[in-house]
Amino acid sequence: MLALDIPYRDKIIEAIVENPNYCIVAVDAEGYVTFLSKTYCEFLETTLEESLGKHVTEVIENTRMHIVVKTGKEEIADLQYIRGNYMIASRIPVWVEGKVIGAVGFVLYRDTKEWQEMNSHIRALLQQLEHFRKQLRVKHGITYTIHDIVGNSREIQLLKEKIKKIAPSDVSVLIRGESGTGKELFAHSIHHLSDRSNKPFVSINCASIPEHLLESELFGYEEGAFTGAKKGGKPGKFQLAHGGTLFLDEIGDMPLSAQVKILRVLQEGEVQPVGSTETQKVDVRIIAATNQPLEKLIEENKFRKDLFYRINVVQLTVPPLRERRKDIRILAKYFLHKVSVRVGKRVVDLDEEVIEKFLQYSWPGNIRELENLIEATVHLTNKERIGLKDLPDYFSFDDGEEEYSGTLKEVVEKAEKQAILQALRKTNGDKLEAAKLLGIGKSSFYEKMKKYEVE
Ligand SMILES: Nc1ncnc2c1ncn2[C@@H]1O[C@H](COP(=O)(O)OP(=O)(O)OP(=O)(O)O)[C@@H](O)[C@H]1O
Repeated sequence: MLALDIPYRDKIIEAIVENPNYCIVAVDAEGYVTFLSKTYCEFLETTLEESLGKHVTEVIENTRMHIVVKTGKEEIADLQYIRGNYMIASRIPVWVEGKVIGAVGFVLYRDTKEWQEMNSHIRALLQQLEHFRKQLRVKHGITYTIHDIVGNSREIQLLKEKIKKIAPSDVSVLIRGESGTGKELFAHSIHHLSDRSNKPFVSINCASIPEHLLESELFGYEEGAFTGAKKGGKPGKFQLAHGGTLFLDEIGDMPLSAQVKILRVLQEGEVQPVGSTETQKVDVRIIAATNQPLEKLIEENKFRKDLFYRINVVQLTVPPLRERRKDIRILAKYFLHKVSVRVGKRVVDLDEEVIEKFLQYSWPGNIRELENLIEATVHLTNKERIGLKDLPDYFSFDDGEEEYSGTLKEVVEKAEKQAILQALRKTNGDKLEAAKLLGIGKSSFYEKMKKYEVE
């Protein structure tokens, strides 16, 4: 009301609206453009005539003006990506007699050159930061630290305490836990907290390397050791990890022949590259991980007892997600934030019903499955909040309507089996695709199929 008394009000408005430093847009209650300032037109390479009456989404990229007229909530200093640059936009609804009749949007934008300078300055800084991060990763091989381990359950807090205690010593650590529970994250964190953090962290997935190549991968080879060997030979993972940590992932899948050799390296502190008669001294801390029952493999003569004792000095067991449901909410929100920032989409929260559903679900693929699910959902949704409808179909089987009976273990197993059957149905029996759908690894999927006698 006060505004009516301002002298030269129209002139003031005109001065603001036509000021070359401002990009201004106005829309009506349905989100159709009613005004676009000259500067904004120039920036968008359009004209007022061309834009008037068009829906704002056809005129401005990633706009939210049409949403603001619906919600009636102002949005101040929001980042908006327009024409290859991030702009800072504010959007204000206009209320008349208790109704939103439109909205005005301003983009903080002084002149193209200045903005571009600022933008490229920010980009340069971000690139520099990314460059340093990458360097650190390449140099030391670590992507995660203890701060990346999200979770407020007692189980996770205790594990974090434990790794702080064991990290500084050189003891071997065996990390156990189902696929996707975060074993690798713990391995990185132990290295990062240890005195070896300035030295390399080298990892090798024992399951993914064919048996005949594993030895040369681990111990390296001499020039001419075999056909196809590189000129000058190649160092193995042990040599690369010298002074640092070697992470033997999925150690339960390591062939017996390689187990014998690893044991010798651990006992003698030296490696012999394939095709060489010389040995090389190595100083490496071992962290191993497995999702297999090693004791059972020992009984079946598939894993050496002496190697087991050697690597099992300290044991960490990362519990599956269904046994630490307290972490589900915080992890879901963490991944939502991480993914939406990465893909540049504004998805701010999850509906409580979705969280409820998550809390009921058995998560056979653990945290990896939760992360993949959130990633897919953020990509697919066109809303700001993830609702039940945004969840993939396979998820809806677990709608809590069915009455489950039995112990928790039986209930969980039943749910897991159902999820596997559903995934196989959906992929017409394609096991690889089904494993992907559930967010679990191929070997873990086969194991589960065997366990539940799914053909
Ligand atoms: N506590 C956690 N906080 C944040 N992210 C996590 C956490 N645990 C796991 N993740 C994420 O989940 C994914 C799977 O974790 P990771 O690869 O460490 O599991 P894993 O147990 O080593 O699985 P696998 O046995 O299949 O190799 C990763 O993207 C990781 O970043």
